[in-house]
Amino acid sequence: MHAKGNPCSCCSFDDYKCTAEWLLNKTRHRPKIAVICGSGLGLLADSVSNKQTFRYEDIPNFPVSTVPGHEGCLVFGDLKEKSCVFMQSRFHLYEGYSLCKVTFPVRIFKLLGVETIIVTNASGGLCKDIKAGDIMIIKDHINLPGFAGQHPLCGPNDERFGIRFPCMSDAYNKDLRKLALDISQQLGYSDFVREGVYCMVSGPNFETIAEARMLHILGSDSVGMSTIPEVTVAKHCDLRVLGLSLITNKVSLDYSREEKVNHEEVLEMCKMRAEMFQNLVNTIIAKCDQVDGINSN
Ligand SMILES: O=P(O)(O)O[C@H]1O[C@H](CO)[C@@H](O)[C@H]1O
Ligand code: HPA
Repeated sequence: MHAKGNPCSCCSFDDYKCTAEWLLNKTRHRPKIAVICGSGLGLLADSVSNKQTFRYEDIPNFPVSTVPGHEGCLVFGDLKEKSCVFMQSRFHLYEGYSLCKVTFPVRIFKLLGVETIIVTNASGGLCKDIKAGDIMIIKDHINLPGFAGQHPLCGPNDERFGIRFPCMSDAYNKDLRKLALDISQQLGYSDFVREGVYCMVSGPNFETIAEARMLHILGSDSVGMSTIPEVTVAKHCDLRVLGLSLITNKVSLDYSREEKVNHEEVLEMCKMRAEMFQNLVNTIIAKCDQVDGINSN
């Protein structure tokens, strides 16, 4: 359990501070935008210039990545004249990490001075009109592990980061969502970009057909095993959030269908749609200072 006066037994405020100070001493970059790269999406960091890369295992207090398709590097650099930091791989609950560790980098970004976070993932499509290869701008989410008490903000609240009862009805910034939709249209991507509701399951198994049907009935358009803890912690500490999901597979809702999803298929679809996804993210970064209150450095 959490010790008194120490909001979490695995990550204290001093741990966050120590990691942030270590990074600030090692890099001259002062990013305002952070990007978390989902499974197979680490290439999003490829376009940055003046790159400085840290391996997770070299960063004090940082967890390490254990999932194929996750490189395990923190990449600082400039993209479209914006100072950015990219997490080339995230952490998942199913890897055995506490949600405090899973979301550790988000609070580091806050302490580095980041104001906007773009959270990306690979997910399975649940609704009829969503196809493998589509991009879903996350409009809202269903935090299933959170319903069961697996929540990154459980335990004493640390007021230095945010309030006890944060509002989540506007977790995904409306202006950033509109910008992402407008850019999709300008790039000619409208046919395969749409908004939707993402649902998190803990994983690591993919869903049964009965589970997938249930998630669909509950209002989920896609399902994955990540993102919501990071978004929740980001919203708690007042970061602006944009969530983008690459639909890598259709989730089977029908007992007569033979196809079976696997992680290789997920990574393969990321490779196929990489250029388009990267183009969208880069253009959003280039134009995000058009959104009110977003710093243009
Ligand atoms: O959510 P990201 O990290 O993109 O990865 C998704 O892809 C993996 C399954 O193939 C799971 O980890 C799922 O959450
Ligand atoms: O179908 C899926 N289910 C859960 N997580 C996923 N990540 C990619 N595809 C999926």
